[in-house]
Amino acid sequence: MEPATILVADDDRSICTVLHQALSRAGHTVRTTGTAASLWRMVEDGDGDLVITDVVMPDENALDLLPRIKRLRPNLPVIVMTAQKTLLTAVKATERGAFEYLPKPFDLNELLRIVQRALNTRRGDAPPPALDQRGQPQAEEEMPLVGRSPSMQEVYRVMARIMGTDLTVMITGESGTGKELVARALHDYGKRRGGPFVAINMAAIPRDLIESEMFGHEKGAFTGAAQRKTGRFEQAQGGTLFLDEIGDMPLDAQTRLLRVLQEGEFTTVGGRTPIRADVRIIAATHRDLRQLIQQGLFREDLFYRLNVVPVRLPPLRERREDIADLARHFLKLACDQGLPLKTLSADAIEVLTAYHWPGNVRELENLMRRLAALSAEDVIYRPDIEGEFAEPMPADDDRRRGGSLGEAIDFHLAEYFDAHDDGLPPAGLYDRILREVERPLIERTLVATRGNQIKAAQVLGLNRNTLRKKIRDLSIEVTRGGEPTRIGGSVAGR
Ligand SMILES: Nc1ncnc2c1ncn2[C@@H]1O[C@H](COP(=O)(O)OP(=O)(O)OP(=O)(O)O)[C@@H](O)[C@H]1O
Repeated sequence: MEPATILVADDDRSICTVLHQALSRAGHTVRTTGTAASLWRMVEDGDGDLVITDVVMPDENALDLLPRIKRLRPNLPVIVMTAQKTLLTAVKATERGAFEYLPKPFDLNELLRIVQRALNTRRGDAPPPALDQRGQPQAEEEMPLVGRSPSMQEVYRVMARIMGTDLTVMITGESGTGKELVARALHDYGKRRGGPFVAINMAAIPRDLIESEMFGHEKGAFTGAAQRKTGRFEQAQGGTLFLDEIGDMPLDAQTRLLRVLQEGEFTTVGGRTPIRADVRIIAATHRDLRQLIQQGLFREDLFYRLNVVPVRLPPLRERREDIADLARHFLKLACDQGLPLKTLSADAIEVLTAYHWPGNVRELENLMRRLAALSAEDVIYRPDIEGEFAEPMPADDDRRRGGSLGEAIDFHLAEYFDAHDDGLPPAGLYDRILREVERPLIERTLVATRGNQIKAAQVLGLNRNTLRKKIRDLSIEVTRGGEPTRIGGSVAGR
């Protein structure tokens, strides 16, 4: 790596010191400062090959300085560090030409990787500063997405990076995690915000009408088509088309959509004249598309066309630190809509944070609205909430037992990963886990067939010799008419 001069600006001295040490160790010359004014002077003097700056500095916000830096020295990459971990900061930093946005606290190795990347690219192609494109910067409250957990930070970073592009996006996540909200934000803050945002939910339309809903139809194209009808593609021209529950799209419509994506134009049902499709596509699903592909229900080539930028929205139970902020946000929204303003007691927040939220953010939003409307006191306490939960709070054992097999395995795996210091179990995990699943599968079947291996092989759909080999490899002892005996404990258990 070529040594470079790096300007570091942060009023927190300890951060300057840590960065100074790490970057010097990597062979760079480092200049540190605690104010925006002296950073600006260094930049004006032509100093530095790269800037790393905090956002909030005593004399000026670095996001306001950023466009000036980019105007004066467009090829000087700027990495923005911030403790203000909102979508707004990520978007502003990217819009104003930051090379990368790094929420604090961050991993030093990650910073070094980003520094390396920035120095390699020395961005001549940085997007022009887009300050004041929308007039005054928005107040934080206006940003639609609430939550500062690390997993939402990752979502914001991806969103900020693709905001100024027309790239196709695939949003995945359980129901109620905010997929439509993210799609809308990508539109509202992206370059097509002047155009329409049109949503179509594949699960809500009768399957045989989906093609005509999407592409429109000509008069007389099929029985009942009395008039020409424009489809959602046409309505979304110049804007964004949000294809919700894409996993529910019938195969015929998938083929048609794939052609549109390949050729950039479409025809209406029964029509011949191709219409240019000037539409940005954002798709979303709560289903596992790879599994649908394996089952022959979703076209693999379409999947790759749509999955250009994948965005995964974590379920709420994986970002519990966001629950209190979200709950207060929804109480405030309820108040804006005319309901009395309520606050949450500490034990209420505790119980909200512990709940598993099967309906995710939507469930939390509905609960807060209900409480704002129904609770008699200004303060909401724990018992007010406990009585309202749609599903009882499961103990861990129930969670292990409940749900699908995949969920139970996922639950176990999460614990297993957590149990290792750096979150990484020793090598050979794949085979270990498959053995873990194979063992109870075979044992259970042998119990059910009272130790009859021929029957068990039939039930499992395995060749008899294969089953015998597996029984040997997994050290399962078969007792005819009784329970199989396990030799050796769980390999992946704790
Ligand atoms: N991070 C968030 N901040 C604020 N509100 C949120 C957030 N995530 C979701 N919501 C709200 O929760 C509700 C559900 O979100 P949304 O409809 O976007 O979910 P979805 O994943 O598209 O659900 P489905 O798959 O069921 O269609 C909406 O009212 C949305 O405004």
